Amino acid sequence: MSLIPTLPETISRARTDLRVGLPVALDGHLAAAVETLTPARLADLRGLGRVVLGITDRRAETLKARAYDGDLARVRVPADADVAWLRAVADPADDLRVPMKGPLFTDRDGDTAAHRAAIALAKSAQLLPAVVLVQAEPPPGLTVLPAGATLAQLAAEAALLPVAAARLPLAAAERSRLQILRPEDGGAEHYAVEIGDPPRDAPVLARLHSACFTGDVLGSLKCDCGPQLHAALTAMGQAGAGVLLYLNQEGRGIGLANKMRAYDLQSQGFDTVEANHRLGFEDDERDFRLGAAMLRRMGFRAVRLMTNNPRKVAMMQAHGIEVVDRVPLVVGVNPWNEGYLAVKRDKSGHLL
Ligand SMILES: Nc1nc2c(ncn2[C@@H]2O[C@H](COP(=O)(O)OP(=O)(O)OP(=O)(O)O)[C@@H](O)[C@H]2O)c(=O)[nH]1
Ligand SMILES: [Zn+2]
Repeated sequence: MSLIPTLPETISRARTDLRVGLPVALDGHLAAAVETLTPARLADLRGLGRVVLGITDRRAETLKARAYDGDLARVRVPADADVAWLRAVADPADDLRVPMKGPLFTDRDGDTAAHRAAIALAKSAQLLPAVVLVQAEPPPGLTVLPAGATLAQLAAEAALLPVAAARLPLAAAERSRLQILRPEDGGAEHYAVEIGDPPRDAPVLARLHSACFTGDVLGSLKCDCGPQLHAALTAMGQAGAGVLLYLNQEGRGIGLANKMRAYDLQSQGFDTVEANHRLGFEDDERDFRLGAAMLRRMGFRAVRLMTNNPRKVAMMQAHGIEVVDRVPLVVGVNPWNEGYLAVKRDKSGHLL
């Protein structure tokens, strides 16, 4: 029956539910995102059973809570804990000012699929990766998802469909086109800028650029993204051909709100990697398969890749795009981003 939502469609709904503060049902649990939880919803969830707080092992490490479940920890929520308590565990903003959140006691044994799926959904909704769960049957109206299949679907590669394209003369290259590609799973659209008319049977000068509102649009000095974007377009204009993929993976995939939380932690003295970890994220939450899928969809098989990140090269090779050459892209170094670039070199393996 085609009028019944598919799993990807239901996941897309669940993302919106979590963002507006609604719980979703996962394998006999109700799960809500801490970031959007209201006191009324917390009270209602409490009425149904014992509330558990799911956080990632990264956040648990910062809080000195034992993560018995590998990549996640199930924190017991004290009976008198309110929404502010949950937020303080989820959000590291005040870790330094109010250092002692615990001691936090965590569960071991039992099934963790619902907790893991709920955290993955919160991440994919670009919320803080912290969720409350209670074992209960869903009341009518809530989105219901199977935990295991949801996790598998979130980890799978979403198919991308081209939706629209037009000529777009650029300062760097008058003969340019912009194409919009839309993932089938309701995720963010991504853009492909094609410069000149690159032949499909030869390696193309290519750049996979991850969105950076602060650097690309505002000219922030905290990173090198803006200068990299413009240097790549200029090089392609000079070469007469190229393809720049603008991937909407803001903040290495954590979203702009979480990136600003990370920047606030950086103002408190943590580096870019530590800030992501304190928030409960990995250093890099991007899915690099995406760029390879877009290039394949556009008919390219081989690239001269403009990047300083060896992981991008490896991921292209692993997903069907031959990298015949890595073209370094070291521009935009300034006193504000020296430390950031040093951390990328020392901790993230960037060739700088
Ligand atoms: N989470 C987080 N994201 C950041 C930070 N600074 C920049 N970004 C994001 O990082 C992404 C760019 O990634 P980079 O690590 O600079 O570079 P790269 O894409 O891995 O490698 P290159 O191809 O060499 O540019 C963009 O999505 C930016 O929004 C930060 O401090 N924290
Ligand atoms: Zn940037």
